[in-house]
Amino acid sequence: MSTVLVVDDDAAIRTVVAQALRRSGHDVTVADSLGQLERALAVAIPDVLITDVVLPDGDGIDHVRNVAERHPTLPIIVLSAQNTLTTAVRAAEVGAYEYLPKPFDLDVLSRAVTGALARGGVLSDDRIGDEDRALPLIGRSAAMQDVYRVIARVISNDLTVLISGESGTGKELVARAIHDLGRRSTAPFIAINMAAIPRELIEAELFGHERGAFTGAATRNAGRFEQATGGTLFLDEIGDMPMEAQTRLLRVLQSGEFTSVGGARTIRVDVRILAATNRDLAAQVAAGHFREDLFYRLNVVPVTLPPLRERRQDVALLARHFLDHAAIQGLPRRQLAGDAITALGAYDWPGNVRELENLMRRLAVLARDEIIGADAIHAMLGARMPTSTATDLDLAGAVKALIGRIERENPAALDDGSLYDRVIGEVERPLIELMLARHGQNQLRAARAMGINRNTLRKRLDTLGIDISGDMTELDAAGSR
Ligand SMILES: Nc1ncnc2c1ncn2[C@@H]1O[C@H](COP(=O)(O)OP(=O)(O)OP(=O)(O)O)[C@@H](O)[C@H]1O
Repeated sequence: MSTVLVVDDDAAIRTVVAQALRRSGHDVTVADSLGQLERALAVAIPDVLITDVVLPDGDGIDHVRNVAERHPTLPIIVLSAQNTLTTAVRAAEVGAYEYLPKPFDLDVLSRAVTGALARGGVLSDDRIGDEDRALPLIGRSAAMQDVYRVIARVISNDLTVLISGESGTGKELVARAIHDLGRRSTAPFIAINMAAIPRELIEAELFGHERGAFTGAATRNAGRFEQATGGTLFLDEIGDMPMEAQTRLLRVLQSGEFTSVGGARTIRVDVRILAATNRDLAAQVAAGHFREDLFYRLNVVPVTLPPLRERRQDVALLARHFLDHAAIQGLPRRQLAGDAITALGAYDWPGNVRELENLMRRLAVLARDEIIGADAIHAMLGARMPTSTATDLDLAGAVKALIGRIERENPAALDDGSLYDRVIGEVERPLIELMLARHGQNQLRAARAMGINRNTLRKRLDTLGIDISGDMTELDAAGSR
């Protein structure tokens, strides 16, 4: 039987985690502080250590470094309510095997323990983190937590990462974070956007050209590959790469060397490749527009940035961040009123984070008052705002329209016993999402504001599958979905 030591100062979490792991057949010991952790380690070294970050007698992550140094083969799983990129990265840097943001899913924890036991070792990394590093990426949604975990896993190696997501979701920012946090950070980060360069010039741009290689090539030019030597090459909009360039890129990735256009010299490359696409690259492979072998070469570690409308709980955080940023740059300092946050949360953000960033800058410059209200947001987004928030909503009309749509698209669904829950869900979902956004994802305050019991809210979140991981006040593991 494998042994697991669980360190958390929250008795509820200790109990829930211990019960779940015992059910999975592990022998579990618990500790509520670093002092108790040390006493437990003095008695026996467990097969897996699970520890919280903030403990009454010190910082769990600093202590993890210390424990990892003394017991290099002990897999350590870090739990944290401080779910930012810095925490994920720090955990990886000090040698944690896995990092799980709170609230976490017990099944995920259980799988992490199984994985840790199977691997039986730590992901070692000798970089020491700068704890005061400014956060390059903002967001506490479950989707962003997944992104942070991938980043934390790839900064200590040179694996190729394929970043997918709609335009403006932060793909380039993720690529830069991987470069800046990794061991190539002092070497160049070179980005090249396939969609922004005429197709016939892409190969010369990437691999450079010799003097006279083609009309207009008056001098020898080092390509982006060469410029990125020792650093990172970010291939943006890779789906727009012409076939011939794809073939050449594949050869470079396979052999680690290339020749410039019109050149006879062979150039060896030491470059980390990160690629991004806002298209479905797998579909492009299926359609014959992208080489399958190149796709697999690039898609070693996939990471997907979901559109902002699918992580609405990050909108308020991002909006405040951009206003703060504008103020630091000398623009007037602005704040968002509660109804402004509600309005921002209701919008679909087709341009994703970039659109939100631009709107906040415009508001910082143009808004009349220091406090920005919903009226200013509506005035800026105007016709693009959903009519439901721009004008008084005819709820009855919307319900009738919904039933009409169901009747047209799937008439059987009108009589299969699911209609009541479905219609109520359609009304309830935006209501709950907006109120959570308005109250900073605090369930207790949102429930109170709506006049419902907090447990009722919890149940509805569960039933509707609404993501609540951004809630900083709900840290009990049992409450995770
Ligand atoms: N999570 C985030 N936190 C803070 N800023 C963000 C975040 N995501 C995106 N941004 C900002 O939004 C803008 C757009 O991001 P970025 O250029 O990385 O998107 P992209 O997905 O690469 O877009 P495109 O596909 O159009 O090139 C940038 O100014 C970036 O700084």
